[in-house]
Amino acid sequence: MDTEKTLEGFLRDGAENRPEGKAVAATILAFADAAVIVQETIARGGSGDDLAAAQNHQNAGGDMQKELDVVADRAFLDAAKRSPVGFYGSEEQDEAVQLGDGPLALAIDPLDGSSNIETNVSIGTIFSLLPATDAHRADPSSVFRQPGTNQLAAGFFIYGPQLLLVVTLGAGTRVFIRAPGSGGFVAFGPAPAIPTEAKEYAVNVSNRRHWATGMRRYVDDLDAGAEGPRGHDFGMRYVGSMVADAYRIFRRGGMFLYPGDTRKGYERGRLRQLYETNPMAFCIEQAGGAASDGTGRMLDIVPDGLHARTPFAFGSKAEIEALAGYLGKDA
Ligand SMILES: O=P(O)(O)OC[C@H]1O[C@](O)(COP(=O)(O)O)[C@@H](O)[C@@H]1O
Ligand SMILES: [Mg+2]
Ligand SMILES: [Mg+2]
Repeated sequence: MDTEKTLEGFLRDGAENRPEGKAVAATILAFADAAVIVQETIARGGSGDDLAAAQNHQNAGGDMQKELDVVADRAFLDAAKRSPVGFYGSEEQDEAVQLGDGPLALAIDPLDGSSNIETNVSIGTIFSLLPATDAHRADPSSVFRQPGTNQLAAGFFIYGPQLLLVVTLGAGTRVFIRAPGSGGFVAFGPAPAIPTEAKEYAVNVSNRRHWATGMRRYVDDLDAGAEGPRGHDFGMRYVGSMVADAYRIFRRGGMFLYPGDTRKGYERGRLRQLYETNPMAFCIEQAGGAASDGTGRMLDIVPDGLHARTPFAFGSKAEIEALAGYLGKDA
C-alpha cells in the first residue's frame, strides 16, 4: 500500500517539526482503533442492548445519556489511556479526568448526534487535542480554558454508510476512509476545499420563534431566495448530527447555524466549545471555510471551562461574513 495515502503515513509526515507531533500521531491512531469498535457496535445494533436506551443519568450538558454515548465514551477513554494523553475531558464526564503526565489534553464528544441513534442516520465522534504542560498540571482547571488557536490537531469520525475521519494537524484538512478488509484508514477523495459562496444552509428552523431579530431576518432573507435581497435561492438541509451536516459542507459548501435563543439554558446555544465547536472550526478553517459565534472568530474565543456552550456558525466564508452583518446590526 502507498504509505503516503495511509493515515499512518499522513500522521508520520505531519509529526515532523511539529510540537508534540509524535504524541499526536500515536493518539489519533489509537482513536482510529476506537472508532472501528464503535462503528462495529453500531453495525451490529449493539450487543443485546438497545443502543438508544436511556441510561437514567444526565450528562453535564443536561442530556439524558444513551447506551451508545456510554459505549463510545468507554472506547475513547481506553484509547486515551493507551496514548500520551494527560487529561481526558468528555461530554459524558462531569469533570476532566487526569490520566497522567502525557503532553496532550483531549476534549471529546464521544457520540455526536445522540438523538439520531435509533434512526440509522450518520452520527460521529469529535475530538480536539490541546497541549498539556506543567502549568496545567499545577492548575488542572486551566487546561480546558485554552482558546481553539492552541489546538495541535482536531477531527471527527463519521459512523455512516462509510466510516470516515476528517482531520487537521494545522496544514489543511484531510479525509480518510476505513477500507473494508484492509483494516486501515486510507486517504479518501480530494482534500476538502470549501467554496466561498453557499447555496445551502442548515439550522433547526423550529427554533425560529426563539431567535433574536437579526438571526430571524438573516434566515428570512435566505428563504426569500432569488426574489429577496440575497438574490439567489438557498436550499435547506438539516440532519441534526453536526458531523453529518458538516461533512456535506466540507464537500459542497454551505452554512451551518446553531445560535443562542431565548429558551432557558439555550442563551448560548446548544453546542459545546471545547469538544464540538473548536475542533470543527479548526477543520473548517483549514479547509478554506470560516467559523464564528455569529460575530467573532470561534478559535479566538477563550472558553470558560470544559462544558462551556457557544453560539456557532460555520461554512462558506462569504456567508459567515453576511451573518455577522445581520447580527452586528440587530442582535
Ligand atoms: O436537536 P437540535 O436542538 O437541533 O440539536 C442538534 C444538534 O445537537 C447535537 O446532536 C449535539 O450533540 P450531542 O448529540 O453530542 O449532544 C448536534 O450533533 C446537532 O447539530
Ligand atoms: Mg455533539
Ligand atoms: Mg455527544
